[in-house]
Formats: sequence, C-alpha cells, structure tokens
Amino acid sequence: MDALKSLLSPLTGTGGPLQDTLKLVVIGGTVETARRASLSAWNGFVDSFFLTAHFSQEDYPYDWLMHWLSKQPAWGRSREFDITTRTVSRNGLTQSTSGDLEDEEEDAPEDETDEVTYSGRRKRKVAIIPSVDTTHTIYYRGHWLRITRSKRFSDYGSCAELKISVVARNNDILKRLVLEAKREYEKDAEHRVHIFMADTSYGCWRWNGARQKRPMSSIVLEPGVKDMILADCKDFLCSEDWYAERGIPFRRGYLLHGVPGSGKTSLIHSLAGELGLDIYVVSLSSKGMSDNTLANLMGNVPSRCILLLEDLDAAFTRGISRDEKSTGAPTGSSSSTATAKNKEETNDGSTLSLSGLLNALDGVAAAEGRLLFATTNHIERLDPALSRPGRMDVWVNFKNATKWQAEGIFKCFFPSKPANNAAAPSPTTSASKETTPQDGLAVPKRKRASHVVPALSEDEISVLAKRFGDSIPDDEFSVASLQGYLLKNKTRPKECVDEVADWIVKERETRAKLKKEKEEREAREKKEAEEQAKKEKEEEKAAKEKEEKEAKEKEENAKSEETSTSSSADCTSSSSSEEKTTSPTDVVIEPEEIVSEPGQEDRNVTPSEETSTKASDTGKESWVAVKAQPPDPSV
Ligand SMILES: Nc1ncnc2c1ncn2[C@@H]1O[C@H](COP(=O)(O)OP(=O)(O)OP(=O)(O)O)[C@@H](O)[C@H]1O
Repeated sequence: MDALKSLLSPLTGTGGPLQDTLKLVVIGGTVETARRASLSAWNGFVDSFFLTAHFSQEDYPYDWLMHWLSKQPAWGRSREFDITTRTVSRNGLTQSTSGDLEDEEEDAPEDETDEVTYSGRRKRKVAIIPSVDTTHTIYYRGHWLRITRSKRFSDYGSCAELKISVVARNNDILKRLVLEAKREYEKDAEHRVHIFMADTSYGCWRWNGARQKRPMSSIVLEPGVKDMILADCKDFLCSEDWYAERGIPFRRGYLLHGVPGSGKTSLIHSLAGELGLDIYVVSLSSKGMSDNTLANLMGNVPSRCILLLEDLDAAFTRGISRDEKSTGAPTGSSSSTATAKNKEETNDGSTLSLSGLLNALDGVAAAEGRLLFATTNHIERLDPALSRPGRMDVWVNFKNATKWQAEGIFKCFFPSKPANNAAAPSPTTSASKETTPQDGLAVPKRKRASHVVPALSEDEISVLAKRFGDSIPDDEFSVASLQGYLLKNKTRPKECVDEVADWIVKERETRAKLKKEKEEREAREKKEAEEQAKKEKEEEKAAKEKEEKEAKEKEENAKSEETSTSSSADCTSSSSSEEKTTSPTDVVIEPEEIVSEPGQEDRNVTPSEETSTKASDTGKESWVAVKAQPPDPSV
C-alpha cells in the first residue's frame, strides 16, 4: 500500500507547478488513448456487421452505380459533393440527375444530348456526384448505405473506386441495388450509342462518348439495302447455336465500299442504335499500331458489339504488307513524291502487317459474336485475302445519289404536316414530326425546333420532292453534297427546288475548277519529282565518276611509289647498315681482344665493365668488351 502511495504521490500530492504539468500530461494522454482505443473498437464492432462491396471504374457496375447515385434525391440534402459538367463515368450519363443545375435564363431548345448550341452559346448540364474520399450516407429500401468514392493511381493513370457498405445479414440488398442501377442505366442508355476508340499506347479501349441514336429512316439508300443489312445483322445475332453446331466461327463481316459521303458511316451508326450495340472503332493507320496491339484490341471487344475498321484502304497505302517488305496494296503510287510521303508517314512506329491484320480478324484469339464493319473508298486497293468471304461476308456498294435518293433525302428534310392538321397552315418545324414520309419509321422527338419551316401538305411535299429528284442527275452528286445544299435552304423548300438547277451548274463549275487545280498540282508535283529524280541521278553519277577517278589516281600513285621504292632499294640498304652501326640503341661491339699494357688496368672503368675477363696470367691481359649496362643503383 505504501509502495502504491509513493508511486502515485507525484499525481496526488500537492507538489509544485512541475508536478501539476506532469499530472495534466498523464491524464490527457490516458484520455486520448482511451478515446482512440474505443473508437477503433467501435469501428471494428460496426464493421463486423457491415457488408462492403467495392466497384472499380474499370468495370461496368461502377458506371451503373454512379449513374444511379447521380439521380438520388439525397444529394439535395448532402453537405459535400462534387459538381461536374464532365462525364460522370466512363459512359458519361450525366443527364436527369435530381440535383441537376440547368441554366434557365433562356427558353432554349433542349436536345437530348448533354450540350446544345443555341444562339451561338453553349448550354451545359451539370451533375452532382459523390465527392472523393468522403463518406456519404444514403437511405435505400430500409437500409443505410455508406458510400465512399476514392481514387487510386496506377500505371495507366488515376482510377476511381466506389465502396458501398451496408448493415445487413446477407448481400441481397447489394445485389438488388446493383440490378436496379443497371436497369436504370440501360434505360437511359437506350437512346444512345456508345463509341469506344482503340488506344494504341496502352493497347486498350477508351470510351469516346455517347452519341444520339440515328433513326434508320434518316438513311436514304437504294430500296431494300437497309432492310437486307438489318435483317442479316439480326439473324446473325440470334444464330450463335447454329454457328456452334456447324463449327463455324461466330463472326460476320460487312464491307461497305464506295464513294465518299454516301452514308457508309451513318449506316453503321444507325445500325448500332437499332440493334442496341456499342461501336468499337479501330484506325489501322494510327500511330504505334502493331500486330500485337491489334490482336490484343480485337481479342478484347465484348461479344455483342460492332467493330468498325474505318478507311481500310488508308492503312494499305501506308504500307501494310503481307510480309514486312512488300506492300499489301497494288503498287499504284503515282509519283515518287507520293512514295516519299508514304515513307515519311509510315515512320511513326506503326508496324502492322497484313498477316497481323488477318490474324487479328479471324485468328484463334479473335473475339466471337461481334459484327465487323469495314469501310473503304477504294476497294480495288484491298488485298483479296482481306475481303474474302469469311472475313467480309457481305459487300455493299455505295454510289452517288440516284434520283430516288435525292427525292428521299428531300422528304427527310421537309416532312409534311400531319394530315388531320392539313387545313391549318400554321408554322411548324422540320424536326418536330414523329414520322418521316419515306418509310414511316419513327424519328426522335425534339422538344423545340431552332428554325421555322412553312408547313406544306403531303401532296405539296411529294410534288416538290419529285421535282427535286428529277433535277438531280443520277450518280453525279453524293448524298452528303445534296444534304449540304438542303441544309443551306432548310427553311425554304420551294425556293430550294426552284434554285437547284443553278446550284447544279455552280457545283459543276466548282468541281471542274477543283479538278483542273488538282490536275495542275499533280502535274507540277510530277514534274518536280521527275526533276528531283533526274538531279539525284546526275549527282549520283557525278559522285560515282569522282570516286572512280580518285581510285584510279590512288592506284597510279601507288604504282609510281612502288617503282621509286625498288630503284632506291640498294641505296637504302647501305645507308641502313651505316645507320645500324651508329645507332645508339643498337650498338653491338663485336668481342675483340684488347691488349692492354701493364699499368693500364687502373683506368677508370664502370663496375659493369669489370665483367671483363682476364685472359691469362701472363704479363699481358686480354679484355673482352661487352655492351654497356646501366649502373646498378643498389651498388
Ligand atoms: N445515304 C445517305 N442517307 C442519309 N444521309 C447521308 C447519306 N449519305 C450521306 N449522308 C450524310 O452525309 C454525311 C456524310 O455521310 P457518311 O460519313 O456516312 O459518309 P461516308 O460514306 O461514310 O463517307 P466517307 O467515305 O468519306 O467516310 C452525313 O452527315 C450523312 O448524314
């Protein structure tokens, strides 16, 4: 007892200020330690009841949950959150959040995209998302969810992670949450097509945005073409078992070839929307593309998607080859400058070979279930191996617009007013109609139009469209160029038809001018290239001649030197023998008998010279001189 008292005496006793300070330190330390211990015990206790799920940004559930979270009304009460105009997740679904902030100062038209242009001003939607490294609590179906978003850094850059904890007996509540988030996400993604681009630096796919679906009705092709492709795609997607039973790889390739601006890319976009597939785009001519990268990319596309190889021929003109030396394309480069340019262009780390491309398309590692679409403006440049059935099963040729297409595109631009409203000639909009006259398919509803078009009845539109179609010569203008003309006249359907003949004349003149300029430029380039080649040849020839001359001179010099050397050979040998005897290093004194007179023995000699031998004991001494040695320092 006494011992305890003496131990506590500094705390209890009435000491000086030092003791008081010590007391305070000890008490404070004890309290803090107790607090920390209890907190960690409490956290441990609570954690033992929590179920925790982690969602990485690299996977789809993260996108679903971020989308779901951005719609939760709880954000209205939250004290800390992030506001962003950037994409919430990989798929960028930032619209329709409960806490959305929108610029309401103008009654601007609302497109279904995230941002629209109105009066030259950009309108952006913002979304509220969970802030990083903060725990938010949300009430969901009778449970409190603790949600934490954090960021971690990897070799590929930063990557976010979502952690959701909930007190529950089993993980049913988390499953329900993920399923609900997925359903909502898919519902909102219904009107969009997601585009992923190949990242050759890391050999992976990067989300590139979500585009509004394009209705098939807005694509004007020759009758039956759209239906044929759509039916073929649908048939393929539901024939997995059929392919498996026959041992045929479950892949289908479509080659869309033809003139630029004829709707190849638009059709693919439209098909993706119609079939509910994402588009994965590979540019074979991109920097750093190699066989391995391509195989890796192709092997990592999801089973149901559209894989798009754009401008296949562009890759070939850059020198894709079956082996590394020969180009896969026909060697049709018109001039040497073109070849030089190509060489420069290929010098960008791209080492893709045709065999690499073929392997990536249908090698063992190639993904199954995908629809491959390839587009090209120059089918003649493709290697037959690439476009053979099995790789490209369906070929579709896209030509310049026919009269029928011109009529169709006119009707797309100027839909007639609904029949029941035909009597009322009130202004209407070009995009507010739900159907297009061409084939009656639904087009997306726009909330408000940005331009006013005079309302014309179906008959009036038909007459105008027919006149427009008749004015357009078959197979001369691309649909894209007709679209350009119609866009310029989007509020003047009648004038548009009246003035189309003038437009055609002007267009022809412009084309002729451009063609002439192109020909002149090509001729100039060709001439320059020829001159350059001639100059290079001459320089080469001159250099060769110079080299030969120098070699000849050298040879002659060598010969003359040889002759002079042989003529002075005797002289050289005698002088050399003289040199030999006089040379200080090569002094060789032949042993000779030096007879010295008695009394000469005490001459000044070096110790080395004392190696001389006494020849006899007679009164005479014989000496043999030897080569002088350096004095021994030790002596
Ligand atoms: N057949 C068509 N129907 C409707 N719109 C078309 C059609 N062809 C072209 N267009 C319009 O022309 C523009 C260019 O079309 P698109 O990019 O699809 O052509 P493309 O054939 O892929 O051209 P390129 O070969 O140069 O890539 C788009 O805005 C599209 O709306």
